[in-house]
Amino acid sequence: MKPAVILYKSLPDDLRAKLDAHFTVTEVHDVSPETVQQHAAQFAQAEGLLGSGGKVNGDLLAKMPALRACSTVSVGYDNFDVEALNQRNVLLMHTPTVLTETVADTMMALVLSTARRVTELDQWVKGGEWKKSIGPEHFGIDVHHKTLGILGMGRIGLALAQRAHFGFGMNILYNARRQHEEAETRFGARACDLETLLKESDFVCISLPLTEQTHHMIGAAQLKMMKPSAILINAGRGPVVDEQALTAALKDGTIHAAGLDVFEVEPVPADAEILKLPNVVALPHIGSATHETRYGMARDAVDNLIAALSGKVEKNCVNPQIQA
Ligand SMILES: NC(=O)C1=CN([C@@H]2O[C@H](COP(=O)(O)OP(=O)(O)OC[C@H]3O[C@@H](n4cnc5c(N)ncnc54)[C@H](OP(=O)(O)O)[C@@H]3O)[C@@H](O)[C@H]2O)C=CC1
Ligand SMILES: O=CC(=O)O
Repeated sequence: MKPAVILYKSLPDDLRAKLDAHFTVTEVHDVSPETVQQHAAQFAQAEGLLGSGGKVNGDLLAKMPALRACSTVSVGYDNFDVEALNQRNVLLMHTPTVLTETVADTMMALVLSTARRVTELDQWVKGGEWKKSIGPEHFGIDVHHKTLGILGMGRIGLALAQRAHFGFGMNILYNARRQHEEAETRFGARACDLETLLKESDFVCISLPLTEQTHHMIGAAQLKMMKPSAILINAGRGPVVDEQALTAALKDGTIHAAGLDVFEVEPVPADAEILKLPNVVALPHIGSATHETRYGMARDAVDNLIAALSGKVEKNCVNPQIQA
């Protein structure tokens, strides 16, 4: 008999067919308590879980006694209680690598659009405001040859450094827990402590995961360390930045602008103060959202679940130690 699986994200037809060939699939909308209650029998029997978003914690695991593997269509896994999964010997699979270059492109787009005021001026032109040559009140700031500081020199940080160094001749600073030789030798990146990075960077770019250590790593005190001309880019996770402190810093000129793909609450409420600021470029968490990359992530997530439930895990596993 095929193992039972809960799917909580729709898949392209060919990938859904592949999943159906290996498993008995129940597709649901999400993994909220209401959905679990509605499909209690299927959740109780499921050996696999595939999707993205939603909290996978002890409460959900208690309703899924047969669960052996989770496969998230994302690289970030802050919505999973990994400790609880480990205690239950449930494998957690994710999709690193396939999305790295696309997310770095998104970050570079935020760097350029904030510095050159692309979205603000787009609205200005479309609003019929362009009646004569523009003056200094509409000028932006240069990106090329400036200093770009990267918080989190992992896969995405490295791909961003590559773009900034080769494409824009930028100086690269970084802060991570360990030294990254590849970034230093290939892109001339310099490791530094957080304070130095904040003080010296023209662009502070966050590609950190959300953990207990990174939660509100950037608050009022850190924003004050930045140059008044500096721009903050966050494509890691919203809660890495204290959004209330950021809103205040953008309003009072502590920093110049921000480019945000992620927010403390998502979707960000339409009436959030930060969305009213002209010096903010806001995106709806689209770091990896291209047709090619989202397909690749879904494909990898399906393959990851097949590997995990057949005992053939070779890569993309967050907690491989539990196989031993
Ligand atoms: N906006 C979007 O759509 C997307 C957002 N993301 C986010 O980007 C994150 C990073 O992805 P990826 O680059 O693949 O992950 P990696 O694991 O490759 O990189 C994470 C980096 O963060 C660093 N780091 C972790 N904790 C700390 C800390 N406490 N202090 C300093 N540095 C720290 C790591 O340091 P070290 O190298 O020393 O271990 C590493 O360099 C994801 O976890 C996700 O949250 C990812 C994809 C899309
Ligand atoms: O935010 C997206 C991810 O893949 O993580």
